[in-house]
Amino acid sequence: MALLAPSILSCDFSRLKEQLLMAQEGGVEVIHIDVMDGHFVPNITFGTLIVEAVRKILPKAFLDVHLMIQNPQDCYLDFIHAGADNISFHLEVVPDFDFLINLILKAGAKASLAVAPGTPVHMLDQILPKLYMVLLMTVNPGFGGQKIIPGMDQKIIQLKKKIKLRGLNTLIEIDGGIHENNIEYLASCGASIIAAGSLIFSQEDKITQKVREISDKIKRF
Ligand SMILES: O=C(CO)[C@@H](O)[C@H](O)COP(=O)(O)O
Repeated sequence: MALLAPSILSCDFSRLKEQLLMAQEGGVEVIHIDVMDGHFVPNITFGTLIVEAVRKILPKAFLDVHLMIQNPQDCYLDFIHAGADNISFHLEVVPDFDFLINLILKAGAKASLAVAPGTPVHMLDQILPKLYMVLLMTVNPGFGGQKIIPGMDQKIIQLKKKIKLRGLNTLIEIDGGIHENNIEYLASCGASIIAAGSLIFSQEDKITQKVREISDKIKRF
């Protein structure tokens, strides 16, 4: 069953609690949290304090923390202590990704790798069995509200095929440019965790309804 993971990057931070509770009311189980450092990506967002706050507001939600940072090995543990259930870091910045995956698992969290749109999925071949998810970025990392990059559907299909052929349970997450006009199709290609920021948080007071409507559309995949 494909699940929606609202990305708080697009929420109104002056109403963080209210908007998260609206998402929960709509049935959300996963919250996507984008951490950016101004180095790996040209934007700075937030750190562990926000993860702690989200954990306090939604004690039972699965907190999916996406580290778009140059040195995830320096702070992955702080994010796990703050309440992260999953840590995704970028394959492009950690040559010894197997080592960091092991550290994350040892610390008791799920470990996932994120890949930028231009990074081919064959680079994941060896590590795939150890991963909880592969986060396929469907826009260039850095900013919410972008348009999906054409051809990302083929990348999902290719990765799904590899996972299936090897009998693995690794999930595929997609992130960036997901909207009403493409979400069902991308879920049908094999994406089972779907991060969406502007689609959900542009709804302001109608977040609950939008979450219900979108979750209903994708649950059959
Ligand atoms: O992570 C990023 C960009 O780095 C974003 O893709 C958001 O997580 C989702 O934003 P929308 O495209 O859904 O507004």
